[in-house]
Amino acid sequence: MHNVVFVLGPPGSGKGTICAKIQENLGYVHLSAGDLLRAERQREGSEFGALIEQHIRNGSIVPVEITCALLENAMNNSGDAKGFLVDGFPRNEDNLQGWNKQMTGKALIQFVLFLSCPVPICIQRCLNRGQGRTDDNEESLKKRVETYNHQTFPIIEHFEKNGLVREVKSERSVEEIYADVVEVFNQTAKV
Ligand SMILES: Nc1ncnc2c1ncn2[C@@H]1O[C@H](COP(=O)(O)OP(=O)(O)O)[C@@H](O)[C@H]1O
Ligand SMILES: O=c1ccn([C@@H]2O[C@H](COP(=O)(O)OP(=O)(O)O)[C@@H](O)[C@H]2O)c(=O)[nH]1
Ligand SMILES: [Mg+2]
Repeated sequence: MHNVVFVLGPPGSGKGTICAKIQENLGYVHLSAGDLLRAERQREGSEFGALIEQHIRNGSIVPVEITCALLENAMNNSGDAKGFLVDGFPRNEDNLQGWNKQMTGKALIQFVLFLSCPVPICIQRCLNRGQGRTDDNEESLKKRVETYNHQTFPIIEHFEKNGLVREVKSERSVEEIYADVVEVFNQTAKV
């Protein structure tokens, strides 16, 4: 049974940055759904490359069958890990239903780390990200924020109803955010 922490928040809230620090120090393996999709997009012979690129540029969500298979594969290939940080997933109802269908009995959701951050700050961070992504531009970001507000935030509210959400305000410095994140993991370890 894989222990899983979902890491959610608007684009540019710092999910990847904070997950990298958790992986470095707290023994969890960081799986960025976005990175897995970008790798699949480039994979020689992938039948999903064009579909993935279209969704990424459009800020829309790739069908869960593709993303969930990549996540499950990555978890199964990671050997014995304390747990997995599933970064940037689930992003909509289709993702959530697909995860429940495919992963029930195989993965246990410990909690959801929600990095909340005002959108204008998020947009500036993405525009300055400098990773050459095809979706870090005004047009794509507008759609990504729309997707986040209308499709992803309701997923966070769903988990909130189940008492699973741990919110950390993320407009602050990485150090301040990370200090609170460590506290969240420590509290979970005590339960
Ligand atoms: N707390 C922070 N303060 C300032 N910049 C940040 C902070 N966290 C992340 N960044 C920067 O903002 C950009 C987006 O961060 P990233 O971790 O990729 O966010 P996400 O995965 O949520 O899109 C990156 O360039 C990163 O270096
Ligand atoms: O489970 C996922 C994760 C990502 N994406 C797509 O990949 C893009 C980039 O996701 P990522 O998490 O890398 O963006 P970030 O939030 O880190 O800026 C998203 O806008 C979606 O188009 C998706 O379809 N399903
Ligand atoms: Mg990211």
